Amino acid sequence: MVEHLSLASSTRSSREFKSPEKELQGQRTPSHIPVLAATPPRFMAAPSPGLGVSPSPRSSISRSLSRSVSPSKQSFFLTKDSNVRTEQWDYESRFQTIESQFQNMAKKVDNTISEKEGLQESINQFKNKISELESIRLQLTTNNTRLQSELDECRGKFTSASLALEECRRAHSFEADDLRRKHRNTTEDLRDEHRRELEKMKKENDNAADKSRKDFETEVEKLIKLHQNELDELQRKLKVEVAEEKSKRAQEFDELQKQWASKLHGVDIDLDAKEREAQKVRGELSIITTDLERERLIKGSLQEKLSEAAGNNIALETANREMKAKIDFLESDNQAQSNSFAELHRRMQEAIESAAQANEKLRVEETLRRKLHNQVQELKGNIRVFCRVRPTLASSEIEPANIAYPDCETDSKEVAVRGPEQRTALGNVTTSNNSFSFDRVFGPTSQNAEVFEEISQLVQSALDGYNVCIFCYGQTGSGKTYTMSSPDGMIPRAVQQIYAEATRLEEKGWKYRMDGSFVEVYNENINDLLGKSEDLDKKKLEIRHDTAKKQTIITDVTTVELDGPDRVDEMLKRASNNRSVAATKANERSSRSHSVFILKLVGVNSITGERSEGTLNLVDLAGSERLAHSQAQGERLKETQSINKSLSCLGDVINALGSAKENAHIPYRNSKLTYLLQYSLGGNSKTLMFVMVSPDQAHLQETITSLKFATKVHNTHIGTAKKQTKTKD
Ligand SMILES: Nc1ncnc2c1ncn2[C@@H]1O[C@H](COP(=O)(O)OP(=O)(O)OP(=O)(O)O)[C@@H](O)[C@H]1O
Repeated sequence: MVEHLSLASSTRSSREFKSPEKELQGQRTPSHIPVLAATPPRFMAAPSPGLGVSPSPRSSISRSLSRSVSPSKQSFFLTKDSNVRTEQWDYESRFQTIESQFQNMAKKVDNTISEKEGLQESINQFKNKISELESIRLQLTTNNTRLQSELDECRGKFTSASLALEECRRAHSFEADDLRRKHRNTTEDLRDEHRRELEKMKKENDNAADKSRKDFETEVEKLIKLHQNELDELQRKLKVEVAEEKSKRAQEFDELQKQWASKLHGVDIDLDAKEREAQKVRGELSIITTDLERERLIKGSLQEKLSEAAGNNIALETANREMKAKIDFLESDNQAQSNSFAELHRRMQEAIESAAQANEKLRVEETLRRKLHNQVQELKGNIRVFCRVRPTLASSEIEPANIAYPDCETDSKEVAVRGPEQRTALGNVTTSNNSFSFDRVFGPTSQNAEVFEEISQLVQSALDGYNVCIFCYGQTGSGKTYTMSSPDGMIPRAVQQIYAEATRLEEKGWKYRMDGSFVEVYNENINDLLGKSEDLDKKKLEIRHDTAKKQTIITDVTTVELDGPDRVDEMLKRASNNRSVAATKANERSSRSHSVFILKLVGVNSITGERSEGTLNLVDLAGSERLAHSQAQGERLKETQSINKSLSCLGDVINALGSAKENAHIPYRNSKLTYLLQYSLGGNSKTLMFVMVSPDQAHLQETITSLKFATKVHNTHIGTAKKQTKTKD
């Protein structure tokens, strides 16, 4: 290290150090350029003796300096071409400076020389060390060579071992491959066999399932067809028989009446004719009598002519006799007429009797009709679901949703709704197609009359002694109130039909009493919509159940006897007024509460002694929109929560009814609505749900939710309904 440093410094010195002669030669410039010539040489370090520099630098430097310095002071031009004069440099002082620098330099050289000696010593030490190290290195090299040979030997061994191992591995791998191949072949064989076995089993299974399904289906179809045919046949026969019987009886009756009337008419005419003849005869008789009298008078005067007139008299007497015979004949003809009248009377009595028999037969047939009607209703299922899509409102400029009616030309049971657009992870836009199927789907062009036609059979059932519940489900603005309570909605039409039917049944001995009440379930409270408006939300109405009679009673509720179809309009108006008083906006209250129109129908047949009690519940449910979607707060939040609760309870009850075994718990008590409808939902009742649908794209999500809820209800099967008919003791 030290050696290296000294070498570097000596190199630098050789580069920087110039001999004073050379220096002075370089300064041998024209005398008028003193600046360059006067630059003193720089002594950075002493030159190394090993590099061929003069061993006595100090003497050579002083020599050159003494040669170059001239003490005289002269004036020079600044440059060769300049005429500016400058004074000659002060060589004395410069010489002194250089002398002192030289001294310093000489000192440094001495130091360096002593340093060099120290370094030389160190170099010698290092050389010794190097030779020592060299001997160690030689030893190590010998060791290394030995180890290398050992290592080579080991490597040779390792290579042979590796080769042996590789050989072994290869052999093992071949073996493993063989085994694997064998195993794979065996597995594949087994798998093939297993697949074949499975396919065979599956085929057998499928065939068996197909066969049994087909058998079952054909059996079911056969049974249904048979039943349907029987039913159709029965109905057809019944209709034909009734029509035939009716027309026969009517014909007979008409004929009899006609015969009787024509006979009576003939008899009357005959009687008149006979009367006229008798009158005529009587008139002739009186004429003859007068004649006779005159003749008798004349006889006296014509005594003489008596003999002449005797012949005349005999002739007259003969004529008189003839006349009498004629009168007798006429009188005997009158008797025949009386006899035929009596005969006619008897036949008329017979006709009346057979008409009474026909009426009796009709009554029996009416009972049979009811039975068949309810059999048909039961076959259709005790809970039915109809879907109605309202038309797009003229005022709305909202985009319509994509709703299709695939079988509108045939069954009208399906509705397909295109779901909202969804973006996949890859960024593609997709839409789902949601298809729903119900007992009947009414499109936007359907009218209330058409809808009512489908439910009129259920209304008939209420008259026949069943509990019927028809409710409308759907979001706000989907058309529930329009369907239920508009002037030509289901409520007025149902009442009209019931009234017309009750009047028709009067001839068959039935007398009905109809009592209507109208209540509202608002925030889990029952309000009387026919009571005073100021009592709304204040008066507490309670629901009581008569478990023995299976009847629901609402305490203090207003009940109106519907003695004519017009009364229902009054009721609806009153209810609507009460609701609009309670709400700030007219439509607000109806959207936020459930309204229940209850019609109790009690019928008594004075001829057969039968009694029937049925209830028709027409329910307009509150808007079904979800809590998150409505973003309700405060009072509204409470309303929405209670609506959602009661609607979900309704779903739970229907679900429980569908899945429950006999006597299982049905959670009617979980909400006021289901508790109120306890005897009109399930076992002894017939239920119809309308799911109302808005056609707007903005309501699409709610529409799909409503249709899904309705599908659940539609898939529920509720047990057979029972008629509440009692016979007189
Ligand atoms: N089938 C239809 N034909 C014509 N207009 C209809 C039909 N259905 C509903 N509408 C109209 O749509 C609007 C909303 O209907 P409606 O008030 O019956 O809805 P809703 O579901 O009962 O609402 P809410 O829950 O607020 O009571 C009304 O203006 C109604 O006249």
